[in-house]
Amino acid sequence: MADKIAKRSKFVVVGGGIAGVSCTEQLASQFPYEEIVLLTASPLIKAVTNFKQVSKTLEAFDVEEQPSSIIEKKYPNVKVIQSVVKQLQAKEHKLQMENGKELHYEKLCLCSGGRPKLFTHHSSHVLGIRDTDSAQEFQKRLSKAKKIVVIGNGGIALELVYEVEGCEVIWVVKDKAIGNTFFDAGAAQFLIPSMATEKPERATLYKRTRYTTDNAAPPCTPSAECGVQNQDSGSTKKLGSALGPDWHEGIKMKGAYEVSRRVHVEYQCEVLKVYTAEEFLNSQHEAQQSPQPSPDPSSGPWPVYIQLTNGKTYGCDFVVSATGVTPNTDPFLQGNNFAVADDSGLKVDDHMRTSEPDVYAAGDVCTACWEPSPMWQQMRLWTQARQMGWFSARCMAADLLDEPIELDFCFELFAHITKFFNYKVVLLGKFNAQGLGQDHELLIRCTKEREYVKVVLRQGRMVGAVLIGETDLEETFENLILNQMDLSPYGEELLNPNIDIEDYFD
Ligand SMILES: Cc1cc2nc3c(=O)[nH]c(=O)nc-3n(C[C@H](O)[C@H](O)[C@H](O)COP(=O)(O)OP(=O)(O)OC[C@H]3O[C@@H](n4cnc5c(N)ncnc54)[C@H](O)[C@@H]3O)c2cc1C
Ligand SMILES: NC(=O)C1=CN([C@@H]2O[C@H](COP(=O)(O)OP(=O)(O)OC[C@H]3O[C@@H](n4cnc5c(N)ncnc54)[C@H](OP(=O)(O)O)[C@@H]3O)[C@@H](O)[C@H]2O)C=CC1
Repeated sequence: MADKIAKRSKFVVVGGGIAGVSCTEQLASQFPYEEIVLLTASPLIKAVTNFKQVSKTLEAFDVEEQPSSIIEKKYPNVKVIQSVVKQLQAKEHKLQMENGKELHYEKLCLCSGGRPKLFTHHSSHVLGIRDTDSAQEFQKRLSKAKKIVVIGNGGIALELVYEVEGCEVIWVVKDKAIGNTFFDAGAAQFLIPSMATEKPERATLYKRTRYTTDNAAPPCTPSAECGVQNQDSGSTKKLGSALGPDWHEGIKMKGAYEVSRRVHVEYQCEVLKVYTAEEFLNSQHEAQQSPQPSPDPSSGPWPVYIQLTNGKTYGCDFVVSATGVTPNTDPFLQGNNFAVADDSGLKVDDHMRTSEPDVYAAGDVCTACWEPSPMWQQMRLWTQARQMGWFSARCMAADLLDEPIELDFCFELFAHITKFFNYKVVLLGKFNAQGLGQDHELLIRCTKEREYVKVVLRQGRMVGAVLIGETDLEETFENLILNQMDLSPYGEELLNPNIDIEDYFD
């Protein structure tokens, strides 16, 4: 019964992903004499390590899965409780946990992340990839697969079509070009040949310590429903943190075929219908009475068939829905009065405050609803999860101490470094001319298999850039975007490969 008695904490953070851990660490160092409670459903937490400020706004770091004891050792005032939050009662400043306990807070930060936004929730042959368990389920199914279909045109799809081997991949994209979330048709053209070439051998496996859920907690039993996240149902059961940078290096991405990569892209179409093998055979039978577009003629029967809006049908072993993220708000936030954005994220202002008093939010669960800088936009990425987590802690502290706080400089310019198809990719500002309409011009420089450089200019000033390959231009371009220098006198010379642009603008 004693356990039932509610405990009171000044600061409580929900979520052991990058946002929640960054928030907790910042609070812990700012308030060394207060207990900071980190509540998380996952047995391992995600920590940022080897943080490096590459330039004013570009940052690079590793993401390491750690047992909670590591953060508790580093910050003795941090207490990690592994339990799912069942219900928030914001009016009472109270959380109810699955372990039966209750916790009162003065200030709360919600960092409950997201889960795959699947295009359908009605097929066990359609999976999403989010956390260690879902990645392992993907690997298990892939090891027996000869053909898979990947739906979506963002980060996960780009990684999968490049990494998967020994399996035929049908890649279904809504757009005219691949990788629409990250770049334009020109960059896609530059990258496409990489899909047909062999991947370079990886020299080393891991530089970092790896922990599995098995060394942090008892193995999942079937009744605990560990495993693939094939539902978007708001279940509180499968709530791991999002995967880290080299997640695909940790698992073997190999199918059952003795072929290397074979990717076929279906452009400008979506999924019309998902059939089981039985449904498909029935539809074929009916089709004999009223002729329909012919199915994929390759060998079958397959466990699942996908009919596309372009009339084609493909049979495959399973389908990956790499179709974005839904913020984790259900069901534990129901019954409160949260303002929610169109993408289902909790709306936060420039102090990371939600619409409920004393409740802040950061990372994938939130939607930035302040007036953004003209060069920044939210994308659900770990850089932003770290920045938001850290900044929300500073805002909680400032509000508690009644001190003013300005929106941090990191929200001035969108900056992302990543790797696609084994190329370094840097995205700056309005890299895809987002929101600029016709009011922009592009300068492009491309050297096959080496680099692709695109600059977005508005009224002669740089507002965005895509840099693929080892261009070494990121710092100079970042400065040019931040200082909004008039570049019209330079015209196309700006990308002249014979001019050392760094010296030019020093
Ligand atoms: C496969 C994959 C590859 C990616 N690659 C990249 C990349 O290369 N670069 C990049 O920048 N970003 C990448 N991302 C995105 C990035 O991982 C996320 O944006 C980021 O990790 C989000 O962090 P978060 O802390 O907001 O959420 P999460 O990491 O999802 O953490 C949420 C936490 O909340 C907990 N939780 C949820 N609900 C509850 C509850 N009711 N009670 C208690 N705890 C709860 C969960 O257990 C979890 O610990 C990738 C994502 C995926 C899935
Ligand atoms: N290297 C990196 O930076 C990586 C980042 N990530 C991040 O992880 C998260 C999850 O990745 P991912 O799932 O790829 O999400 P993304 O948001 O990157 O991409 C989702 C893609 O799916 C498309 N889509 C959405 N709904 C449908 C549908 N019903 N049918 C067909 N296509 C659809 C979207 O198109 P539209 O935009 O037109 O809706 C978009 O192209 C994202 O936040 C992503 O940024 C993941 C891997 C690598």
